[in-house]
This record gives sequence, C-alpha cells and structure tokens, in this order.
Amino acid sequence: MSPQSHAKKRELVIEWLNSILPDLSLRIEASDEELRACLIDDTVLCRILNMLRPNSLDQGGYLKNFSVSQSENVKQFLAAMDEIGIPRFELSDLQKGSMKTVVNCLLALKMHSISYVDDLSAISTITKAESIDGDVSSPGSLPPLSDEEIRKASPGLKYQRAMHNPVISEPSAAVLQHVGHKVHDAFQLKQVCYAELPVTNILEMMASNNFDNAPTQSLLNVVYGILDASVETKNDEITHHVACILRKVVQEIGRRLSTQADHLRNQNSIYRALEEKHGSKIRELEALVSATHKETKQVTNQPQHIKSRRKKNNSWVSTSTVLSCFRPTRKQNVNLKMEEKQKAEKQEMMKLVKENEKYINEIAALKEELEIAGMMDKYCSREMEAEAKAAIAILQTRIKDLEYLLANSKNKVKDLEATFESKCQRWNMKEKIYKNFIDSQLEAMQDLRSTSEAIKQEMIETKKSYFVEFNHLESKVKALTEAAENYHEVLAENRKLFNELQDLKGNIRVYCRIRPFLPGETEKLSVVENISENRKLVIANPSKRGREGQRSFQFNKVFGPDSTQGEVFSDIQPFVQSVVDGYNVCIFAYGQTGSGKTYTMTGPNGATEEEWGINYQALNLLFRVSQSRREHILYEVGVQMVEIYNEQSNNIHDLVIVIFVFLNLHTVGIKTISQPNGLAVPDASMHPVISTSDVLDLMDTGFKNRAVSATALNSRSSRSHSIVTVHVRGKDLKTGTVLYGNLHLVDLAGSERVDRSEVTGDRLKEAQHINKSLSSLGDVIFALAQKSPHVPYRNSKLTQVLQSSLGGKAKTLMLVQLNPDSTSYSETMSTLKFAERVSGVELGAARSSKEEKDARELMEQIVSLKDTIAEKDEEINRLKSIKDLKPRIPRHQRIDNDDDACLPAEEMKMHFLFYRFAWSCGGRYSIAKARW
Ligand SMILES: Nc1ncnc2c1ncn2[C@@H]1O[C@H](COP(=O)(O)OP(=O)(O)OP(=O)(O)O)[C@@H](O)[C@H]1O
Repeated sequence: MSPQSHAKKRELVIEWLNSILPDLSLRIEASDEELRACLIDDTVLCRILNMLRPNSLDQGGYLKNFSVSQSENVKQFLAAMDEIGIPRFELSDLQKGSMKTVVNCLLALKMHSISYVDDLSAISTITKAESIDGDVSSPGSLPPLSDEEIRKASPGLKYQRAMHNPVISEPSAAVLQHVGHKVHDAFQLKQVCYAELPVTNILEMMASNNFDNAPTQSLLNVVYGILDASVETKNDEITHHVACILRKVVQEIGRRLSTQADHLRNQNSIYRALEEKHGSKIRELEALVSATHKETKQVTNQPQHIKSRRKKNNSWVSTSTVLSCFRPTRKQNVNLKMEEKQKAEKQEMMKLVKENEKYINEIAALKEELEIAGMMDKYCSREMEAEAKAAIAILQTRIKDLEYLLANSKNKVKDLEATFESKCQRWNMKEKIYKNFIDSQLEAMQDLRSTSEAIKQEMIETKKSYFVEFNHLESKVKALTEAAENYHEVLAENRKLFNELQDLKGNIRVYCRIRPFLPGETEKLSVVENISENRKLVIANPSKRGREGQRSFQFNKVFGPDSTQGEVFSDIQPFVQSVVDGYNVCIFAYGQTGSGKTYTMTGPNGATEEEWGINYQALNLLFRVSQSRREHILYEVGVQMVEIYNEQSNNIHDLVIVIFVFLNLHTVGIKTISQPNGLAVPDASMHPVISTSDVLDLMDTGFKNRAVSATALNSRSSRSHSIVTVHVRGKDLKTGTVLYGNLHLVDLAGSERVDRSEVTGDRLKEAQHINKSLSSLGDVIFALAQKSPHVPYRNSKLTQVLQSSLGGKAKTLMLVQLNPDSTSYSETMSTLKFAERVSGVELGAARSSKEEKDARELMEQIVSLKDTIAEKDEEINRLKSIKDLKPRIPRHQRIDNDDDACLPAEEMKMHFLFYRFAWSCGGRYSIAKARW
C-alpha cells in the first residue's frame, strides 16, 4: 500500500469517526500516531461498537483496571469484528505496530455501519408496512419483528426478510439499498482473505482471468498491492504480464462501476414509480376525504328519517339512499324520534370525521417517509458516485504512475543494455591485452629459466675456483694469524719484561690521567696536544704556538679524557692483587684541585658499579681473591680510613674510621678515633657481615662520615689528604706460613701553588701545610731514589703514615691527574715535571713479607724481648723521674712533636712491625707509649 493511499484511507476513517463521535474533534490530517493516541484510549472503540451493538462493551470497565480491561475491551472489539467478518487488527498494532491494519479495519467498519443503518431502516420500513397492512399480508410472509429483534438481526437475516416480504411487489428502496450494500458485504467478508493473501497468489488467480468472483475492493487491493510493492521495493521492472493483468483488473473495476451506475439508475426509476404510486394513492384518499366532507354537510341539512335510514344500513350509504328518507310522517312522536335519530347521526358523522383525520395523518406520515427514503437514496448514490469517482481518480493516477514506471524501466533497461554492451567490449579488449601480456610473460619466463641455468653453471664454476682460492687464502691467513699471535706474544713478553725490569729496579710507576672537560667547559682550550702509544703525552703552551711551545712527557701509562674507571683499574689490578701475596702497595693520586683525583680514587657521588673508583674496586678485588683462596689460606683484612688535615703537631684530624674484617668470622668492627698512632682499636664495635657488599656499605658509611666532618670544616676534602689503608694477613692452612700485605690508597690534597691561589688567613695556612706535606713526600721519594742513608719520613704526617709503603720492599704507583684546561697550564706543567722526576726513581725490588713459621716464632720472641726491655725502660724511667723529679721523655715517645720528629727509619719500621704483629694477634700496641 502506498503512503498516499494509506493517508487517504486514514482521512476517510477520521472523517467518519468525527461524524459519529462529534466530541472527538480529531484533525482530518492527523498522523498515524495521533490516531493511535486517540484509539489507544479504548473508550472510542467501545463507543463505536456500542453504537452498532448497544451494551456489547462496558465503557466504564477500563476505568477500574486500566491495563487489563483496556486490552480486554479491545479484544472484545476485535472479537466483534471477527463476528461481523471485518478484517481485524492485532492489539500490538494498536499499541505500537502498523496503523495500516487498524485504518483498514475501521474503514471496513465504516462501510459496514452504513449498510447496517440502511438495513435497519429497510427492515423497520418493512416491519411497519407489515404492521400497517397486516390484513393484506400473504401467507408466505415472515412474522413482524420487534425493534429489539431488528437491532439484533444479522445482515443476512435482514436481507432474507427483505427479499421474502411479499407486501411490496416491486423491491422497496430499502431492499434495493440492501442489495447494493451486499456488494460491500461481500467485499467486507472477502477482503480479509484477499488482504491476507500474498500479492503473488492473487496474481496467480488474476492470471487465470477469474475476476468474476473477486470483490471489487479486492481487485482494487490487488492493484494497490502491486503498485505499493513496486514502489516499496523500488522495482522499476514491472513486467508486461503484470501490466496486462492490471489493465484487465482496471477494466473489470470499470465494468462493475458502470453496472453499479445502471443499478442506481434502475433504483431511481423504481423510486420514481413508487413515488407516483404513493402520489395516486394520496390523491384517492384526498378525493375520498373531500367527498366525505360534502356528504357530511348534506347530512346535517337532511330530515331526521333519512339520517335514521342510513343508520339502519349500518354501513357506508350512497346519496340516493339518504335522499329517499325525506317523506312526510305523523307529527306526534315523530319529533322525539327525529331528535334521537339526529343525535345518533351526529355521533356517526363525528366518527367519520375522526377517521378522515386519521387517514390524513397517515398520508402525511407516508409522504414524510417517502421524502426521507428519497433523501437517503440521493445521499447514498451521491456517496457511491463520489467514492467511485475517487477510486477512478486514484486508479488513473496509479495507472499513470505505472505507465511512468514502465517507461522509466524501459529506459533503464535500454541504458543497462547499452552499458552491458560497452562493458562487454571493454572486457574483450582487456582479455586480449591480458592474453598478450601473459604470452610475453611466458616468453620472458622461458628466457629467465635459460639464463638462470647458465648462471647456475657459472656459479658452480665460480664456486670451484673460489674454493681453491679460499684454501690458498686460508693457509696464508693461518700463517698471518700465527705471525700476529706471535707478535702479540712478543709484545706481551716485552711488556712483562719491562715490568719485571721495573720491578727489579723498584721503580715508582707513574700513570697519568687527563680528565675530560666538564659540562659547561666544552669550549675551553685544551693543553693536551697529543697522546701516543698510551705512554707519550705532548703538552702545548697556549701562549706559544708551534713546536717551541710543546713539551713531551713519557709515563708508564697515559689515560686520555675518554678513559673509563674500569680501564684505569684494569691496569692497576695486578698491583692490588699482589697485596694478598704479601706485598706492600701504595697508590697515590697527585694533581691540582679539580683535576679528578677523588673521581679516580673514589668515584663520583652515587656512583654505579661501573663508576666505582679504585678504593671500592680494590677492596672488592681483595675480597674476591681472598674468598677464592679460602680453602688454602685464611685471610684477615683490615681497612683503615685516615684523613690528614693541616700538617701540625698534635693537630692531626686524621684517623676517621677503622674497619676490621675477619672473613672467617664474618664480622666487621668500626671505630672512629682521633689519633693516628692509636691504630689498634680495642673497643671497636662489631657488626656482622656476610658479603663483600656489606663491607662496601660500611666503607660508604665511612666516606659519608668524612663528608659530614668535611662540611663542618669548610670544604676540607680538597684541603686534606685522604688515606684508605687495607691490611691483609693471610695464614697458609697447610704450611702455617703467614704473610702480611698492606695497600695505601691515597687521595692527596690539591697541589696548586700558593702564589697562584692568592689565599690568606686559614686558607693560606692550609695551603702551606699541603705544600709542606707534598714537598716532604717529594723529599722522601728523592731520598729513596738517591739511596740516601736518611729518609725524612718524619717531616710530615703524610710520609709518616705512608712510610711502610714508600721505598724498601713496597710497590709504589703514582697517579698523576691533569686538568686539560689551558688556564691550568702552569699547574699542569709543574705536576708533570714532578711526576717525571718521580718516574725516574728506583726504589729497589719489592719483596713479599712472607714469614716462615720459624721466623715468625723468632719474631714473636723478639717482640716479647722488646716488650720486656720496654717495661724495664719504663720502670727505669719512672725510677729516674722519681729520682730527678725532672721528667725526660724518650725520643721515640716524641713523635708528635715536629721539632723532635726524626726517629730513625729502622726504629720506625720496628714500631710498625710491632703494631702489625699486635694487630694480627688482636692485642694493642701504642707507639706513643711504646708498650703493649
Ligand atoms: N675522568 C673523569 N670523568 C668525568 N668527570 C670527572 C673525571 N675526573 C674528574 N671529573 C669531575 O671533575 C670534577 C673535579 O674532580 P675531583 O673532585 O675528583 O677533583 P680533585 O682533584 O679530587 O679535587 P680536590 O683536590 O679539590 O679534591 C668533579 O666534578 C668530577 O666528577
């Protein structure tokens, strides 16, 4: 169904609803939803049905229980529709479904109601005729119906009664109307079936041209259905066959319409005949009435005996009979009788008049009825004509649409055909092109195959020749590799020999490290001109260009600015490792402030393992080695951290922390003391350790403690010497041999010259002390180099502490740190010149301090003897002091006094030996008091 036809139907329904329920006042152009909103209140449906079937639905019921009674009322309405035979809708359609079915149902109900009202009026007319003309009814006529029966009569019954009533010989208007509406009835009954049939089925039926039995509305539905389907599916291609069927259907509808028009014309002529018949009857009656009037007048003027004769006949009398009554009678008694007769005649006349009046009234009622029937007929015929016209108009527009669609579809088919042909041509072209292409590709493939075969052959040949060449080359490479390996071996051998030579000579090793420019210094000028063979360093004077301004130095190793902590330590590692073999090793970093001494020795703040300085890496290495040897040698490792600040007697803020590590006990002791000579730490607190990292953590704590005191003393870190000393004592578990080794890791204070730093006051004092201690270090080194009988160790606290690792059997490594900045040229030059002098110093071959068991026992005896002597000395002194009352302090007790600081080196060595022995035994020894 097209939307337009649906809208048209909806309008008809709304018009009808407004006419039967004026209070509804629904807009004619109301939408589906508005109509739904109006109908969902089921009182409308109830009222419609009650108009057709009074009291069939309870209108008030829905108010009690809305949801239940509403649906029940609608269901009852739908049941009534089923009963009447009207196509129904579903409850869901009314609630939210398609309104088309609802509109169709109401439209059908409208048509039905018109026929129903007509039927009622027809039956009432018939019944009334029966009641009026009861005496003339034929024996075959049906008994009269009451009003109630008429209301309840089914359309079929009404029709039956109308047809069987013989009162009216020709069909009455009502009957004819009814017959006319039977067409609607048939349509109403069959519409359901046809409406529910799929269009294709109807088309099949139509194809057999069996239109005679199909109701007109169904035929229209078919047409609408086809058109709607074509519009909804947008199917432009309505076949010729369907078009033919449509044409036939439309013709059939046209034929029926003309039949109906003929029918209506016949009805009209019948009405006219009826009208004439009624008119003549009325005229007869009128004539009768007028005649009666005349007679009445004459009678009133007649003598009494005539009137009485008329009375005697007791029936309607003619005028001649009345006139024959006028004869002379006896005067007496006659008057009385006459009067009585006159009275009786008068009464009779009155009766006649009344009867006449009654006839007149009946005639008027008949006239009225006739007029109403005529009006109804006119109204119905007008309605039908209008409907027929509207249907024809709709059909014509549909046919036009259809024709338009047909034309369109033809055009489209033509277009499609043309497109199809052009596409076919193009495909053919493409097919040819592809064929050619494939042929050429196949040819190319063939060529490629043959070429690849040739290449394969070539490859095999080349492989063979390559194989031969490879073999040849391999033998050559082998020879070269061997030569290279030999070369490396030779090089390594050379280095080893050189080191051995140096060891034999006892040379102080000198490594030089140049720190990189720091962030923010990148644009500065470097004094480092060149580094070659990792040994030679050329320094350029920024104020003198060319060769003249250049000076070259040579050291054991030169590390450039890019060198890493790991690279530096890998060259230092053999020194460190020799400590566990009983050697004394001293590594000290020398250079001006900010040249990277602390960086190399300790590492940057918060250093990662890769950034660890020599301190951490050395300790880590010692622990690793001692752990790996624990099956054979039992090691005890002591770590001592000393800080020397302001070289002054009794003013040494040096020893910060001492850590003892007993690997076999897994404990560590930490103690902060203020005197460097109280090296033994009897009441050091003990902390358990289970791994190397624990020891490193404790060392960290030591450095942090130092940092705290440094802050308190105004950046003392760069103004003080920091010394980490590792004492190692190893006992061979098999032989009982004990070895001692110690490692001094020294971060010296900055070496810049006082005049340049332009400092005064405390700073000047600090600088002077630093210079003094550094020059003392130089003096000691050069005294050792010259094999001088007196080495001035006691000239400074620094040389005092380092005494055991400087000279004699010790291995000494100097790390020269350089700042590459050109502004530090003079400091760099003086540092390098000092380092150059140091590198030429021969200290003599280093020796391990391995002690055999017997020797150790002897040493222990010596120590015990010395102890006894010391005790004796002490006692003597005490006695002397009591005697002289003037104390005399022995020389070796005056080590803190700079004026008296020159203990012979051998004596100092002895003291240190005692100290070391005491420490190894877990006892205490004080040089200051020279007693256990
Ligand atoms: N090899 C290097 N790589 C990166 N940065 C370095 C290197 N050497 C030194 N530095 C940086 O240079 C700065 C100065 O170094 P450092 O403090 O070690 O000098 P110093 O010689 O110990 O100074 P001071 O004598 O005043 O103690 C520090 O910020 C340090 O991190």
